[in-house]
Amino acid sequence: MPQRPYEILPGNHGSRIRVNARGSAVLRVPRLNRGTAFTHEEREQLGLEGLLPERVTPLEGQLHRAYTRFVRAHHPLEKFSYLQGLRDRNTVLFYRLLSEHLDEMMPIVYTPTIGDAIQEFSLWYQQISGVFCSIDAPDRIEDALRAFGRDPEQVDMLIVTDSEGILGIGDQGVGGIQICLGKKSLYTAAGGVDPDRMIPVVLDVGTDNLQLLNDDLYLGLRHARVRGERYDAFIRSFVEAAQRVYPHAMIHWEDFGADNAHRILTTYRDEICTFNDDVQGTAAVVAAAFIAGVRAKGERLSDQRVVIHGAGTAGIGVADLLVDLMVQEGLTPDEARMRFWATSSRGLITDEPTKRFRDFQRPYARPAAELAGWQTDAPGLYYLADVVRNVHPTVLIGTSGQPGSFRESVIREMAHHVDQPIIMPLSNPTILAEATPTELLTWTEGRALVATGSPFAPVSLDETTYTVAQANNAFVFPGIGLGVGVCRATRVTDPMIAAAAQAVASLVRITRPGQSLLPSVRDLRRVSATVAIAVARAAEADGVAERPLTDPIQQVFDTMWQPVYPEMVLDEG
Ligand SMILES: NC(=O)C1=CN([C@@H]2O[C@H](COP(=O)(O)OP(=O)(O)OC[C@H]3O[C@@H](n4cnc5c(N)ncnc54)[C@H](O)[C@@H]3O)[C@@H](O)[C@H]2O)C=CC1
Ligand SMILES: CC(=O)C(=O)O
Ligand SMILES: [Mg+2]
Repeated sequence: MPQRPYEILPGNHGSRIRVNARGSAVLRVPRLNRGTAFTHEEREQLGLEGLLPERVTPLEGQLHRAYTRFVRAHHPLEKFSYLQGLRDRNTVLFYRLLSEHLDEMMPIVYTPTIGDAIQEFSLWYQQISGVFCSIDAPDRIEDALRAFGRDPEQVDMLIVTDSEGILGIGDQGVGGIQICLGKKSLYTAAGGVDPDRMIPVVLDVGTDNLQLLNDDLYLGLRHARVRGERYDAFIRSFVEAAQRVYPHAMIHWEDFGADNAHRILTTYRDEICTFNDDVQGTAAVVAAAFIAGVRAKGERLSDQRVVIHGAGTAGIGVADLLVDLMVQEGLTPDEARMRFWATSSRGLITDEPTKRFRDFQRPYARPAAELAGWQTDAPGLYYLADVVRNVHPTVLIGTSGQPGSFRESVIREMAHHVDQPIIMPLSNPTILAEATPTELLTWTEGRALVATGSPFAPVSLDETTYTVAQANNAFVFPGIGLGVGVCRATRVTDPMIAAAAQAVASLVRITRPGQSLLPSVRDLRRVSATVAIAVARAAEADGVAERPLTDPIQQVFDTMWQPVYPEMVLDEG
């Protein structure tokens, strides 16, 4: 194997690096490159003289220049493209910039702009640092993972999508790899996971997106999505290859279609270290907002009546965790599930024999007998308005990808029966939100406790300013990944996910109207560290931690990679 251009040396925060490359090769390796920040002495040692402008700019000056360049780009996709280029040129500068301006830049590297970047993937394609696996060549998976060229001991995570359910914009084919890069950026900027320890992967199984199939520029496999046994065998081949090449890596599944997401999680969760962000990550952040909101109202979790509008990957994941929390308060699982009403595109999930629902939705089927006395617009059909009218929910969660579906009449009806309704339109990107915070607060005279999936500006109404919580799994997955890496967990268990939720909720105190149900994005590094400690402790308590937790706070802090130029150790060559 050829010598790698660098090696990360043992030590905390990734603060020492052995440099094996020389000359212009150094400038082409983002982890080594520090551009104009190389001092004259370093330039001499590394053979860079004459390859850079004369004036040395330390990191602070580079940050100023990079931020100015970012601000001057007008269109969000232009900003995205600038940041992507920076990430591929200079790892430290990119992550330092992103960490220092996370609230301003997260909407660019993540939802909503990433949705546009994914849709434009083939047109804007330059180069992607990730792994592309094709269902038409399953025997090449292992080679592709090895070709990425990482030390097997030093990879903590594979971030994997098959792109069937990207955010709420559906099947995006090979372009879905961008969501893995977006998640990776947040793992590092928010969670301090060393960027070298993660690999983005797209599993290209074809696409059912006819626009992509008919686009000459499309870069993925040009056939319909493969399903069934061949798909499952491909996933099995991927998991086995991943285990062989990177035996300690957690597999993070992102944006699979609902059936595959739930089936893959159920198949592998007791076999390998695996985490589905849309099911488990979303559940944890929503549970945190739910706990904070119910606590602010002075009520019990188990007294809530919860409507989940959009019983798919995310919606059912949320329901499952909220059920567990209610069980912890003393309900039986059956009693807890009876506090939930879930809708799909076919309306309320019921046990009526004439209606067909998916396996993972069945636990939430409402008994047909309950519906006999319901008032509905059309007999036998139960949509969101009917559910709200008959159930009087205290909590309404939107994971439907249906913009505007929290209509004014529905929200007014809900608020008519509940003093402080908790309402979470979680669909991403922004244009798919079930309602905007301004609408929800206006229709409820400021009484609603609101959290959204994508970022929204604060809302001013009748002398009060309402800070809108961003209930996005970005509040938990970076900390979960960090915690799993710190204690080298061999599984991600339900108590670890519940611990993540409780950790986020513990950082929220609502003492006056308008306060957010979740911490601020600006606080994400602290949130992630808190989540990581809780997750590692839960892993140890559950017996799945391989590394002892002697001092979890210190261990988490030491593991967090810091975006500063490391000490360089030069080899003799
Ligand atoms: N805020 C966050 O952290 C997260 C937000 N999401 C968002 O949630 C949305 C859904 O994502 P997934 O669960 O992955 O998709 P999914 O496709 O698995 O689930 C969507 C569900 O909505 C249902 N649905 C569609 N039309 C409906 C209608 N008119 N009425 C009621 N239900 C309807 C579908 O039947 C399906 O069950 C997306 O917009 C996604 O961005 C997903 C994960 C995390
Ligand atoms: C946030 C996220 O994971 C989603 O919208 O799919
Ligand atoms: Mg997702």
